[in-house]
Amino acid sequence: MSDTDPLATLEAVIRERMGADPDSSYVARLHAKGRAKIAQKVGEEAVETVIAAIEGDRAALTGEAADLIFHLLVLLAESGLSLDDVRGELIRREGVSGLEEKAARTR
Ligand SMILES: N=c1c2ncn([C@@H]3O[C@H](COP(=O)(O)OP(=O)(O)OP(=O)(O)O)[C@@H](O)[C@H]3O)c2ncn1[C@@H]1O[C@H](COP(=O)(O)O)[C@@H](O)[C@H]1O
Repeated sequence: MSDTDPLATLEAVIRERMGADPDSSYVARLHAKGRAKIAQKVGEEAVETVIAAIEGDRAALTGEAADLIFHLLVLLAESGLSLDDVRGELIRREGVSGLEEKAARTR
């Protein structure tokens, strides 16, 4: 497996393609349709992911999860947010739950 983070690479490509020609780029076409349409695509991909999981179809789940993550990255970029914002929130929660565990131990 490569050392480069594929999510970070994809995020950078998405940012670049948002300004590309819609005739040659799916991301540019999504960008032209606007945030509400992109959010709707995230919803559709989430439903397809859930269906694949319930059916126990691991190959379909892998593909749908990739579609979901891709469209979520486009939605974040369209909203002026990045993976770093999400990482920051996850790290903040880790800190909060760590503090909660520490508090519970001292009670
Ligand atoms: N990772 C992806 C990726 N995952 C899914 N998709 C597209 O997402 C779409 C989802 O399929 P659907 O049938 O649900 O949607 P659709 O019928 O094509 O479109 P709608 O009319 O429903 O909006 C397909 O067209 C897929 O090609 C992706 N399109 C692009 N990328 C990557 O994004 C980068 C930029 O791509 P371009 O913008 O095309 O240069 C490249 O690195 C690509 O590999």
